[in-house]
Amino acid sequence: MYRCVNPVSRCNKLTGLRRVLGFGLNVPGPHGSTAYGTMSAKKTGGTSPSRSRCLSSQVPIQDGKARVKRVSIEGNIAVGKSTFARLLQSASPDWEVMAEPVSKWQNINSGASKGTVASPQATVINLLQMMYQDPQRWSYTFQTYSCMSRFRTQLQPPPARLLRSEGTPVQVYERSVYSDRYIFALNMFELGCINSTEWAVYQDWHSLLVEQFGHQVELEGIIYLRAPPQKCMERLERRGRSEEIGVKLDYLNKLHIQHERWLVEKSTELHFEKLKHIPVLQLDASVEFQADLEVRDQFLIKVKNFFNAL
Ligand SMILES: Nc1ncnc2c1ncn2[C@@H]1O[C@H](COP(=O)(O)OP(=O)(O)OP(=O)(O)O)[C@@H](O)[C@H]1O
Ligand SMILES: Nc1nc(=O)c2ncn([C@H]3C[C@H](O)[C@@H](CO)O3)c2[nH]1
Repeated sequence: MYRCVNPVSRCNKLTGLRRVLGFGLNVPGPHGSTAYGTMSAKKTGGTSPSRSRCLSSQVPIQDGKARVKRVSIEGNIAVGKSTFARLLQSASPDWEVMAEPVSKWQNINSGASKGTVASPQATVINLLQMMYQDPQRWSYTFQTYSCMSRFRTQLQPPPARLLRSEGTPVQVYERSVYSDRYIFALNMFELGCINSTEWAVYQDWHSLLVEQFGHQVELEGIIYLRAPPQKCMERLERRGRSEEIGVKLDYLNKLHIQHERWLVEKSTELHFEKLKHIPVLQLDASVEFQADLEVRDQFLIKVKNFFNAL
C-alpha cells in the first residue's frame, strides 16, 4: 500500500455498489454500530441497543437546537479513538458513545439477503482485508459500505436515558459520514485507488443522502485526536490488527495531512454549510492518557467544557 497505478485493470465497480446496497450482502443486526455501554447486554442476549432506544428517529429540538448534542471523534488510524471513546463512556451517564462498525466490515455474510437465513454455501467476507490487500479493486466498494454503515449509526435515535437527562446529553460517534468522505474517500481518490468516475458517483450519492437526511445526520461538534503519524504507527503495530499488517507510515502521513487540512487549516472544500462552521476540540493524543490520571482528568474537563459550550 499505497499507490494505485493501474486503474484500467479492474472490473466494473458499480456492480460492487449494487451488491453492497441491496443484493447478496447481509448486514448482521438491525444497525451498523454498537454502543460501548450496551455491548455486554448484546453479547449475553439482553436488551439490544436498538430496543432500548426511543422509537422516533428524529432528534428532539429545543429553541432551535438539538436537545441531544452529536459529536464525532476524528483522528488517524490507531491514534486512540476507541480507547478515548471507552474513557468517555465510563465518565458520564449523559454521554453515549457509538463504536465504529469495524466488525461489520470484517464479517459480511454472503449468500443471504437481509432478514433471511444464510445459505449453506454462504461465506464470510472481510471487506476491510480486501480493501487493504487490493485497494484499487475494493476501495470504492469499501467506501460505499463504510459510509452506509456510518449513516445507519448516525441515524439511530438517542437512547431514552439521554432524552431524560437533565444535564448536557451527548451522543458521540467514532468517526462520521463526513470523515468517510473528507478523509478516506478523498484520500483514496488522490492516491488513484478510486477513479474520477467513482469519485463523482460517491460524492453525488453522499451529498444526496446528507441533504435528504438533513438535520438527522448533522453534528454539533468534533473532537480531533491529534498525534504525529509515527506515534500512530507505533500504536498500530502494537495493536497488531491482522488486516493492517501492510499499512505503511506513508499512508498514515497522508491521512494525517487530510485531517490537518479539514480540521486545522480548514482548506478542504466542504459541501455542507453547517460543517464549515463546526466547533473543533483538538486534543494532543500523543500523551499516554490511559495510565496518567492527571492527564485523563484534564482531557475530561476539556471535553465537558466543550460539550457544555455547544
Ligand atoms: N493515549 C494512549 N497512550 C498509549 N497507548 C494508547 C493510547 N491510546 C490508544 N493506545 C493504544 O493504541 C492502540 C490503538 O488504539 P485504538 O484502538 O483506541 O485506536 P483507534 O484510533 O480507535 O484505531 P482505528 O483508527 O483503527 O479505529 C491500542 O493498542 C491502544 O491500547
Ligand atoms: N479506506 C478506508 N476508508 C474508510 O472510510 C475507513 N474507515 C476506517 N478505515 C480503516 C482504518 C482502520 O484500519 C480500520 C478501523 O478504523 O478501518 C477506513 N479505511
